[in-house]
Amino acid sequence: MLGHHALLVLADRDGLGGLQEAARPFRELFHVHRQYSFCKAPVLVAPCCGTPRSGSDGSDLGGSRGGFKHVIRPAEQRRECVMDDRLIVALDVPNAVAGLDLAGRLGDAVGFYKIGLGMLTGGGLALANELKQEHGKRIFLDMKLFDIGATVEAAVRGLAQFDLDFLTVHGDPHVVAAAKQGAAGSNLKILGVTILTSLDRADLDAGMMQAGDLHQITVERAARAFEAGADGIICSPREAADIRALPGSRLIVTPGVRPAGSALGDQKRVETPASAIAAGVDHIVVGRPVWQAADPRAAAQAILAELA
Ligand SMILES: O=C(O)c1cc(=O)[nH]c(=O)n1[C@@H]1O[C@H](COP(=O)(O)O)[C@@H](O)[C@H]1O
Repeated sequence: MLGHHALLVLADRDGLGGLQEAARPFRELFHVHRQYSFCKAPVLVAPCCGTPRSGSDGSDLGGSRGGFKHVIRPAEQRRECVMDDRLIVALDVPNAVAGLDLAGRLGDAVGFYKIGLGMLTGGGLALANELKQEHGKRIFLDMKLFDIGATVEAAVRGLAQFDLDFLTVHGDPHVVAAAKQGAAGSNLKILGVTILTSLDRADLDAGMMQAGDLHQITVERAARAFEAGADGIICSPREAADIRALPGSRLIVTPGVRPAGSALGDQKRVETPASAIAAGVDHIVVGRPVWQAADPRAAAQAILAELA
């Protein structure tokens, strides 16, 4: 598959001088992995030794020269972790090694992870594959794609070859429609971003966005994204109830979620986890309140307890 080749190329970058640094997190990721036991089956993982390898189930994982292999296992060979996947933890840490370490500390408390732009050059796709294939986690790849339709379609077609659950694009109808074309034939769900939760009306003015009530604009963007075929939308929990009431409403995923007393950071339109779920949200995305906590697992468990 193309997805396999892309990762092999990245892992083989050692010979390319300036790309040496980009390859390092990948090598470390699989070094770290060998020392972890998560909540999942003890399957052979990807360190590369140049000879064909077999999984613990006897499956051929293939071999690769000086790199690792992107493995997609049949669903029946994976151990899916059964958890409350309404909570999606944003792994906004610098690289795949730190992401794997954090996921290890969260263990079976968290079943759904978001990997975003901050990890694009730090092994994000390798981590996505690792968490999905080897640890049974669900994966939300947050790329917020925006471009002409043909380019978005091509990008999504490539990403759809990875075993991902959600992918973000901007919620503009031409972007959503192109992304859906690119995802055709896969299980990848396309989520359209409405208005970022870190923005308020003054930010929209600064960006020369349409005048009017931000709440209404967000709901209207959600409606247009759904009409263009989006499987879901990203909004603030504050708009969720009105978006849930739209005809044809589908998945609603909300960042901008803060447990009571948590620092807002750069988020402006926030609600608590319980308020978000009460507003009809399917999944909440929480980053800093979990990964910056002294005890991330306890922080995640406290959020989940609030949802119960
Ligand atoms: O698409 C997103 O995930 C997203 C959209 C949005 O409107 N606001 C928003 O914060 N996000 C992402 O959600 C995460 C929120 O992180 P925290 O603010 O640390 O909880 C970050 O990874 C953001 O990139």
